[in-house]
Amino acid sequence: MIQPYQIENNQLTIGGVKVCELIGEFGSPLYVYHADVIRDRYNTLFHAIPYPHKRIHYAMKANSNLRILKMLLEMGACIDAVSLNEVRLALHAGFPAERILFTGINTKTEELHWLVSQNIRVNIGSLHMLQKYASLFPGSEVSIRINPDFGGGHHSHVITGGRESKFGIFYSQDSHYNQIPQAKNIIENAHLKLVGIHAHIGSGILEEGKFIDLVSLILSIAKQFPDLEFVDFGGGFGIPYRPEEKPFQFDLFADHLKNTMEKFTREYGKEITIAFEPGRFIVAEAGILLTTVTDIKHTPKYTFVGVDSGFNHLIRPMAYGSYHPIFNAFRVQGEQQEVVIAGYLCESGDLFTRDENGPKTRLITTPLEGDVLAILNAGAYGFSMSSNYNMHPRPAEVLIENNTARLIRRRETFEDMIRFFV
Ligand SMILES: Cc1ncc(COP(=O)(O)O)c(C=O)c1O
Ligand SMILES: N[C@@H](CCCC[NH3+])C(=O)O
Repeated sequence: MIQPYQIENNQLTIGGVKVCELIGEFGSPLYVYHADVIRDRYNTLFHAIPYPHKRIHYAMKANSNLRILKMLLEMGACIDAVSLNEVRLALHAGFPAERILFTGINTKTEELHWLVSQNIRVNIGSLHMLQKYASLFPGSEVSIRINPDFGGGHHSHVITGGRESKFGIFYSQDSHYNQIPQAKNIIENAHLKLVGIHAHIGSGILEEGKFIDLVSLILSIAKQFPDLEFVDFGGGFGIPYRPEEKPFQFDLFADHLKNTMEKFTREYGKEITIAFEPGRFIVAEAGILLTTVTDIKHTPKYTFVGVDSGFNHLIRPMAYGSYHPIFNAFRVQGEQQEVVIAGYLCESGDLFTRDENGPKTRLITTPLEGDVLAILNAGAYGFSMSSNYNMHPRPAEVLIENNTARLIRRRETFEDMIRFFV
């Protein structure tokens, strides 16, 4: 698989462009994405699915930069959208309505009307919402999201299946909890056509077995519905963040998928489309957050290296205690030091090297003021979860393609941040 960075003369280069040139031209902090890595991950996943009728719905919540959306459109991707504005942005990028699946949460009635008016397929995740949809649009096509009574993911906050989760129409082998018969009733009474069955069990999953179980379960449920055009197994494929983590083994999962789909097709009597909704897998490894060292402080316990960014730009360490590899981009190798890398926000939790309990030290080449640190695997749920906390602007975003860096979102300004005040 293509790597987003190389080391040349002990300095980090991204797609052939030196970090010092990037910072010199576009400023700091800066999000940098490598276009070939995004394409590579899309192709890896596409070719790993051993089935002819397949769609990859890119989960644009992971990174909704317009240029990235346009790249994926050109590659043939579809979209998983979660809000009306995601749908609008996908349409604006050029995705036709039929390539967008809307899996909303707590969707309002007027939002349902708008989606249907735009011919966007709606995927419904509660009996209440299904009943509302049935009353508003009897006779129409619909898809349902199922909670298969198990989930997975890198942190409890991102597990979207199982009994703790707010998502989906609940499936259970215990008939007391199983909501599928009620869903069936609503569908039949309103003459809805159930064209899709969907499940998304969580995010950052590195266990192939979870997907193997999911495919078997969803296909066993799918057999009960005669009008299906697709089954959608959601996203959630993890990437290795920590050095000891191994990449997701698609070949282990692919064999099972192939056999199960062949059996399903024979029993079902027709071929239907299968869909996946990866976000993280497509963009995480392609993105690097560059941030400049501005302060160095020694306390009785730690050496804190202060930088010009914080959880307003990358919230994952703060929100989940997530680990991101970090390099001193100006001197990748050299004398090393155990440091805690600290953001510039006025919260003690604002650390780039931490776990759920607090600070964690990291061994990196001794940072000096003016050095640039590269925070890796930041392409997914980085910029898209950013904010203006402490009135700091969001960074610029740059895409590297053909050894050339191109600005794909300009840095925010003070004027941008105050324009909503009335
Ligand atoms: C419905 C749905 N599909 C797809 C995704 C994408 O997940 P990931 O980025 O882990 O692939 C999410 C987010 O977890 C989601 O909620
Ligand atoms: N924001 C989460 C993933 C959430 C997935 C959306 N359902 C993360 O960074 O890991």
